[in-house]
Amino acid sequence: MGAPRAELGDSLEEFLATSTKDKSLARLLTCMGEAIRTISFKVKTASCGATACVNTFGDEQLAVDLLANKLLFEALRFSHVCKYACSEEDPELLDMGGPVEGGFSVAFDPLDGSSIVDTNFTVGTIFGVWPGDKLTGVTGNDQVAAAMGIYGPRTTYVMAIKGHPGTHEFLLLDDGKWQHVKETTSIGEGKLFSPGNLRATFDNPQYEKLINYYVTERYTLRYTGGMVPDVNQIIVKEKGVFTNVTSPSTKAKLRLLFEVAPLGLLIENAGGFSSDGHQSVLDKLVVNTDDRTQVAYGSKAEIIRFEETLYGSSRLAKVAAAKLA
Ligand SMILES: O=C(COP(=O)(O)O)[C@@H](O)[C@H](O)[C@H](O)[C@H](O)COP(=O)(O)O
Repeated sequence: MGAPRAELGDSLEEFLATSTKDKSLARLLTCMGEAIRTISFKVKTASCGATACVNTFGDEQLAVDLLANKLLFEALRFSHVCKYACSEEDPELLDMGGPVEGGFSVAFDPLDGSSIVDTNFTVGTIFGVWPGDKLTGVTGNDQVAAAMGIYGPRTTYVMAIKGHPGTHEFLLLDDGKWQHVKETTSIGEGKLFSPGNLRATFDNPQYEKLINYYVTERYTLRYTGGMVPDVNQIIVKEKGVFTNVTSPSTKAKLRLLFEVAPLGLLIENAGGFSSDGHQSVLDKLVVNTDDRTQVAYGSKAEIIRFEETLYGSSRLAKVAAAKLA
């Protein structure tokens, strides 16, 4: 009889018991799930003014992104398996008290899309988990897991574990438990596009050409301006492309450590591809916690198109041609 396999309908605990042998990693992912559940409630109940969405519970009155930041650090401390952590809000590494040997370091964006919380658009938490005590001098490929918490009409927890196939979606149920509801193992072709930093088309003619291709080929535009829902739709719909391209006048905004590399693992474990124009974002070395990059996520054909249109050739097309030769 083979090893037990994760099934749809399983609880998060059942899934983790069959998808990783590393009990410390399972504990960390469980603790982050607890924080995501609390953040979901706080996002839903925050009152939004002109400049911030604020939670008022007793004497707690924090903007919801700062509250999410605090809850995630608390969850990591509570896990007892996290050595260092840093976030978009606190980019310096903070000691969480866990061990180096057998422990992890975690980088996270507590509430991506905080500028669209007031409009009631979907926002999310992103995090990547690296073994040991390093969050610089590492690549996205070194991650042992990555995940997002997605706060929309439903709350979901979407995770990828290195070495375990697929990217897995868990739904937050009424009783507070997570239920495994979807597994994505391939991203196919489909005319769906999500064009970030579209203003770069003003002085990046190659990006303009790519966008014109999507329009003339009658792609469907699906874009919220929140990276979490815009990238998650590729995993859920199992098709599409997300782009965030730079130009001489619009520099890269998205951070490699906190956003781009974790989403890269989620997309690539789901059978998709990622690119900074030349290479997978998982191959990019994190030199500083604040490193930024342009990025595309999508199916293989979309990433080949992205690289060829922007730079004239694609390493993925070369590999495919070499295999045929
Ligand atoms: O970084 C993001 C949000 O930052 P913040 O609102 O400060 O939490 C991402 O969600 C991107 O802003 C988003 O995906 C998009 O790429 C931005 O591009 P654009 O809509 O052209 O400004």
